[in-house]
Amino acid sequence: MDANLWDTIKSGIKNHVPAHSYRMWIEPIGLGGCQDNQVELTCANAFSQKRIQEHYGSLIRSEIEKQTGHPLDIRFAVSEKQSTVTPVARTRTPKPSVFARERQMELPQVATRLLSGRMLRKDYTFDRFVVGQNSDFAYSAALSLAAKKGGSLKTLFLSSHTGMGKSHLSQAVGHHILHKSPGERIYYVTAEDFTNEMVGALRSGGMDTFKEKYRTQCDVLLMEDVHFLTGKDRTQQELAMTLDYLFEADKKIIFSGAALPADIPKLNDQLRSRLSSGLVSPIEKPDFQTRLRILKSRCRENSVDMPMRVMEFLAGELEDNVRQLESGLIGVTAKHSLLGTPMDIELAESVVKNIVCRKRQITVEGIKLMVCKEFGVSPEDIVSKSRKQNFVRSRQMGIYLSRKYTDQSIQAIGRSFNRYHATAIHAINAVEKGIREKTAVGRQCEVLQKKIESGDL
Ligand SMILES: Nc1ncnc2c1ncn2[C@@H]1O[C@H](COP(=O)(O)OP(=O)(O)OP(=O)(O)O)[C@@H](O)[C@H]1O
Repeated sequence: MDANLWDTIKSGIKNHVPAHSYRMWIEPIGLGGCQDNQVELTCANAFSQKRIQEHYGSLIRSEIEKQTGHPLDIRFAVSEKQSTVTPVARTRTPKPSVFARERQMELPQVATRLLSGRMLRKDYTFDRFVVGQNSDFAYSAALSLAAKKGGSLKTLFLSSHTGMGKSHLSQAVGHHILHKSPGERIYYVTAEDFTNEMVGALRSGGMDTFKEKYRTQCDVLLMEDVHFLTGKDRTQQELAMTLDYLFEADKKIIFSGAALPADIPKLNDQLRSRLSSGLVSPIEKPDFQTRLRILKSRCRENSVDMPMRVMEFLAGELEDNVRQLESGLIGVTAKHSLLGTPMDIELAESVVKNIVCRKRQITVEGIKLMVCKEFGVSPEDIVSKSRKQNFVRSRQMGIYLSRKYTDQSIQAIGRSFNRYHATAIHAINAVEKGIREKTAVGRQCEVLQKKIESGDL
């Protein structure tokens, strides 16, 4: 086989995969060499190699057989040359040592401390992310942003409901970049951290240092929970300016949030357009097969010998998000090992019951009534225009709990409480703050959550 034939084979593969997947995975594969019945294909890095092998191996094999008229023994290797926007060199011989050096699995077994912001969780790496149709695009984009030096993709916005892997992918980018270029200055912060830091700087007269830090001393910015910025005008202005500096200097930025930039209310136009200036990628709910693969992968990692039917049961029942799925796995393994209960469907059922806590039967109306009773307000008061403190508190609590325990969108919940989307987000933020700061509101919320979870609604 020569380079021309390999190009023909790739053209054949192009007809069978989506355009973005072709560009991302197939196009960069090089022909390393071909001898007798053996062909060596080179991939940009260890991640691509693993992914290509798992997802496209059989397609590549069958296309090669179609074009050459006979099956060939294929070996996927890692090219010495790093991934770039152009296809990798065709003839370079891969070195096993490069593969060993690039594997994220060899990261030290501690969370990674960064120059600024939060620590990266050691387990949030690309290796541990199970790709499904729901996250294929987001994964490819994050990997591309992390792996390509000088690539055109510099800014990525990941958006999803809770527990779908936004933090996991953002941090995987951080790990990947740090692993390859340990000198890179990566800042991993939430929008709230950024806001608090800025407010602190304003109070202490340290704004110049703050600006300098984010504008000129940061190579990669990973910012989570961008929806938190709703209505925070001063922070929005400062962030928009910071982004201009980072864009100008060609730095990499990943945002994540519970809503797409276009749907975050009370965001000024400057910031909104900057947030959407790169690639915007939603992550959807994983389907049954992906949930099952996530469970299998977690069981393998933790050497848990879970019967297939139990995994299928968990994957079938715990469909809201991956965090919930992980919680099911932890519940089953903990009960099994601590109490010696056999790992069977009965055990899985008991665990699932606690997790889903009748979620499907919990409605916004049910929550509204419970909150009204708790706060001593009427169903009319809670949806009224009144800003009396007790009404506001009960309304915010109702909105927060509805978001947590029902599948309704923020918009729909807002409507049920006679409020705009922006007010609903504000309400959720207010209760979350109360929980974090352990205020009376936070404590009251915990009591109500316990009630809901024990089925007392
Ligand atoms: N596709 C996936 N493969 C493997 N694990 C996943 C995947 N998606 C999510 N997870 C795991 O699920 C858990 C929740 O993911 P993560 O914290 O990234 O979600 P999130 O979208 O950032 O949620 P939130 O909006 O609540 O912060 C983590 O333990 C993460 O490792």
